[in-house]
Amino acid sequence: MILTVTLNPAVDHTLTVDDFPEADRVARANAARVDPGGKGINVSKYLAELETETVATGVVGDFLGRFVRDRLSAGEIEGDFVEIDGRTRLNTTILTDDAEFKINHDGPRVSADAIDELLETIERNAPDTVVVGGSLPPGLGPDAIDRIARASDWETVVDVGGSILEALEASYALCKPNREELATATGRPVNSLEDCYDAVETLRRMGYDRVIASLGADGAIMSTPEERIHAGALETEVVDTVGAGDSLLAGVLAALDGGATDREALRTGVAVASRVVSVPGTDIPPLDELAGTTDRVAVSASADRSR
Ligand SMILES: Nc1ncnc2c1ncn2[C@@H]1O[C@H](COP(=O)(O)OP(=O)(O)OP(=O)(O)O)[C@@H](O)[C@H]1O
Ligand SMILES: O=P(O)(O)OC[C@@]1(O)O[C@H](CO)[C@@H](O)[C@@H]1O
Repeated sequence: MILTVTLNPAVDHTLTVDDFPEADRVARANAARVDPGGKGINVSKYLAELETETVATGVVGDFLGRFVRDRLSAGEIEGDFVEIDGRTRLNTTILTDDAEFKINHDGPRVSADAIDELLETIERNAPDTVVVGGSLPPGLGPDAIDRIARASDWETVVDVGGSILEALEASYALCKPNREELATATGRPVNSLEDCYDAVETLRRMGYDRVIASLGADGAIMSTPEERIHAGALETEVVDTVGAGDSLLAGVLAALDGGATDREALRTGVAVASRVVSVPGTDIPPLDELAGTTDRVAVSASADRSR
């Protein structure tokens, strides 16, 4: 079973506007939606849709925390959360015809005691794999993630910011940086595909056994001890890219859980992400009949292992 941990969950509020707001004028949104979010929670949402057993956990509080719990259980996604005194945050995405603006709140203060309770929750669920996703709320440092990774022999996967990736010290089975996180974690600009491969290998040397880097419209690369593969993104109508990286990760993990090869898993991840970018917010598009979409994902191997 794949358990996800979201230390800083969110309610994702997505507004669509005709014209971007101007100073001192009221802007009117013509569509709005709210989704339970935060990176780990999104991974569980997509895993559940892919019929992979998952439990979402993390720390939630107050009425927005209740919204997250209620919406997950209404969607038949198993949740087992730790309640805190603070209020789960509200993150806002504004979509115009041709641009996407995202404002993420810091989130509530979380104490190290909540991590003790969280560890009990994780252990009680006996996962094979633990995915820790998203930012750290005020009060927690990267050591909170290291504690989770060291607590048992489950495999730990991280989808966290670049500075956290650089700071983590425990053993990690996999990490999923995006382009910006690759640059922050390695301290080098990441422009070309070769730069991305270099940065990914640096992360592997830092102790991440496998790395999947999501590169937006340039697709994704996967580096393992055995091979390095690039998968091109599929051309699709993009509504917004919120949750795209989470869905890529969920697709890869679901496929690996079902016994796929790394190459097939990366293709599945890209196929799932191409469906998710075509719906607003972190809505869950239908993820059935994926084989036809997966077949269209082109993959190529990089022979150069020297980087
Ligand atoms: N413009 C696009 N066209 C087609 N596919 C895209 C596009 N943008 C993203 N994708 C798909 O989504 C995957 C993940 O995208 P991206 O690298 O933007 O994730 P991310 O920055 O981690 O996202 P988030 O943090 O919002 O979850 C890509 O590997 C690609 O397959
Ligand atoms: O502020 P963080 O924790 O880095 O990211 C949070 C977030 O942007 O990530 C998800 C998309 O990946 C959204 O559901 C959520 O609002």
